[in-house]
Amino acid sequence: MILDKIVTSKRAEIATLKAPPPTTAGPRIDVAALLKRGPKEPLRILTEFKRKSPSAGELSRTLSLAERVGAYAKAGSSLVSVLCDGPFFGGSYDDVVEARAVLDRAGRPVPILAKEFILDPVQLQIARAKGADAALLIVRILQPDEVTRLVKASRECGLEPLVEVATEEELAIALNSGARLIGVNARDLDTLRMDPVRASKIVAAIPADRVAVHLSGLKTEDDVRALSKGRAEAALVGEILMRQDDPTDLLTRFVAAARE
Ligand SMILES: O=P(O)(O)OC[C@@H](O)[C@@H](O)c1c[nH]c2ccccc12
Repeated sequence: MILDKIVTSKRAEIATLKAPPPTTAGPRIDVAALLKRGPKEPLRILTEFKRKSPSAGELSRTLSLAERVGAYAKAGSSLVSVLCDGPFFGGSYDDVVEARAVLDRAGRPVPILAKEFILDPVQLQIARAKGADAALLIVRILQPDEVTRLVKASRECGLEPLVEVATEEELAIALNSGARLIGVNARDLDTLRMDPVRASKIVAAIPADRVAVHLSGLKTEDDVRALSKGRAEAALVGEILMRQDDPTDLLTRFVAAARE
């Protein structure tokens, strides 16, 4: 299974990581407040930077990271997810540094989500030191008590945790961990299969005091329109934007569809 492979490679990588000097600064951007969808407010569109993925293969590299992330911000992205995993997604923690520099010039707060297979607090400390505002925690690869510990460790280093679930059981673990941002992955990370119906049921079950984020598989403006009518407060779009040599046009249309 691909997820087992990624986790095994990640454990070896973690053994080589060194903790950076701790940052005393609190969170730069209140990500949960920024994404919370008030009545009549539009669904937020979140974007992703990745050079390749196990499900999609190689993606467009026509634009540099700086150019692409700049285009995302300009076209209305509410957050940028940056893949930090090297072997499977072609990313690195230094991509967060580059994205941060671009987004600091966006003229409005655009947070960065560090997209990594997080198993150890040292990864959170590095992500924060490089300039991330939020970090992904994937319930599927953690024990329930580890989820709670890593949620706490994220906050302690100034990162807002986004806890990813794919089943009702995982949702219960995420809710219990105290996470404010809950992401529902429509793609099963073991089989890479998409199941949007299952995902929408889980999103609908997220209590109103949490921010519900739909993850994965969005391809069309109709997908965005359908989601914006439901419980989701934000939707993360990766692959389809990364297939465009210039994502501006498609993202502009997604942001408009979310406002309808
Ligand atoms: O590229 P997509 O199908 O639009 O999905 C984006 C994002 O949700 C997906 O990349 C993702 C969701 N959870 C993850 C965990 C690790 C790596 C990647 C992911």
